Amino acid sequence: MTSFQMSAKEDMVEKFLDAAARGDLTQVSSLLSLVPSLINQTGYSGWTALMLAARNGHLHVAEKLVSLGCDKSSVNSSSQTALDIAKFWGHRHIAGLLSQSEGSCRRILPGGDLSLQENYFGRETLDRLSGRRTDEVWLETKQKDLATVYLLFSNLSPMVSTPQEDSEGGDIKLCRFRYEAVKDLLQKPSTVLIFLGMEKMKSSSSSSSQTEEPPVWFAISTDEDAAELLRRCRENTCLFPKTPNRDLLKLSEEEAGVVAQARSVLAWHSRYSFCSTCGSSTHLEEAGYKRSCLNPECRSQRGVHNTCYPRVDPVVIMLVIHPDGNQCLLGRKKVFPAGMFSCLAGFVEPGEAIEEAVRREVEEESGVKVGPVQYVSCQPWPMPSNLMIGCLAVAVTTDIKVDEKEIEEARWFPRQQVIDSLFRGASPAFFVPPRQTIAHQLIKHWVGMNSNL
Ligand SMILES: NC(=O)c1ccc[n+]([C@@H]2O[C@H](COP(=O)([O-])OP(=O)(O)OC[C@H]3O[C@@H](n4cnc5c(N)ncnc54)[C@H](O)[C@@H]3O)[C@@H](O)[C@H]2O)c1
Ligand SMILES: [Mg+2]
Ligand SMILES: [Mg+2]
Ligand SMILES: [Mg+2]
Ligand SMILES: [Zn+2]
Repeated sequence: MTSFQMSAKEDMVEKFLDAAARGDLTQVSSLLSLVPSLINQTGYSGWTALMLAARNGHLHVAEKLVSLGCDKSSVNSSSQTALDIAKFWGHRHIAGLLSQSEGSCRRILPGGDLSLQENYFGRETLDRLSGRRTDEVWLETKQKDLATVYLLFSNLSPMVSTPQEDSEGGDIKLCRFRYEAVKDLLQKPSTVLIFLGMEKMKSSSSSSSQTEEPPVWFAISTDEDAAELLRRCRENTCLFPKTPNRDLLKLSEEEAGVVAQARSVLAWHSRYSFCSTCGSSTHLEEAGYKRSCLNPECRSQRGVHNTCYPRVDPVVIMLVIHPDGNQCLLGRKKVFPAGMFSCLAGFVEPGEAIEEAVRREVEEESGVKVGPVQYVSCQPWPMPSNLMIGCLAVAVTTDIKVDEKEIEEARWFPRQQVIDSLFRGASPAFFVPPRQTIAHQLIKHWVGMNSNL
């Protein structure tokens, strides 16, 4: 593109974003019919036309953009989606429009105006097809299919390609392999192979192309040397991330969902090699979703035993609201980076309800007593296999006495300080975990819930 063409394009984007911000539906529509690709363009601080319409309460512009298929999930440089912005500025009609993806079904549920929130690691890109896990003939055919995608894991980290040094952005991508490139690994007895599922059909694809089944995905975990494995990749920007709980947050939402599934199942295989009932060796079944004991006398062979299936550990994570409604309780562990505060969290114990786990963990960790508890959303957290159950809770006492074994400090933070910290206002007093964590999303949910409404 010449510099003249570039500046003409920039002018066009600016004109389009300005029209959306002013609520000029006629101009927004005519510019889009001329240049459809304007729809997801961003301007200052990553704001899209939809965000600007949401900021200023222009419902008709927002409706037009949504009807033309704009990206509702993109975030600006403060990690806000258009829905966050609409909620923050109190434009309920636009918030309603943007959270309506499930249409009329939502209204059947009481409290259906609560928008369903999708968290990082929670996107289901693949259809798990659990019914196929016992169909060995089908699985074997799919393993050899030329379109099948294999992900390679070493030490519970997936092989990823990192961005070239000269490219912008810090995203990493999964390395995808074909059958020919991994068939030697499939022969090795130590290899663990997990069937992940089939790519979901795109609703927009034409009916003629739907005769062919979409590709299926498998994950392979191998004990082959990591450096050897990396040689299988043509690009030299590939690696196995060393600090998963930081590095895996750089994947796209789609790939993060697949990794959450694969990593949790692989972590279970790596930790449960022997039967927990009798100590005998076990073998893998059901395309990686079951481990059965090899001892025919073992009690786990009779009936259904939960020890044979992958684990999920429920954890409650809660934003505790002060009885005055205008402060929230956040704490920090010693291992957190300096200045970071987050929601309190803790494992649910056997025989315990979610609400009781919230009350117990908050009291143990901060000394604060909690009354009402409300579920907000959840997040699979594959480190190794937690299910984070996100709640809001209202405190009935306010004195803080931390459990020093776990928590270094806990404090009540006023709403304005939390807003400054979330949206990177001038010199924030503290910072919260990144947007990929449910802790961040719960804090944002509370701020958005009652700001200007
Ligand atoms: N995604 C997020 O936003 C987010 C935020 C905070 C915490 N987390 C995750 O939540 C998890 C739990 O939080 P916590 O550490 O505050 O819990 P916690 O307060 O219950 O304390 C952890 C302790 O609980 C015990 N424990 C009980 N059941 C356990 C189990 N099944 N697995 C491991 N330990 C168990 C161990 O002694 C452990 O040291 C952490 O693993 C952390 O990774 C995620
Ligand atoms: Mg805890
Ligand atoms: Mg605890
Ligand atoms: Mg605990
Ligand atoms: Zn056994």
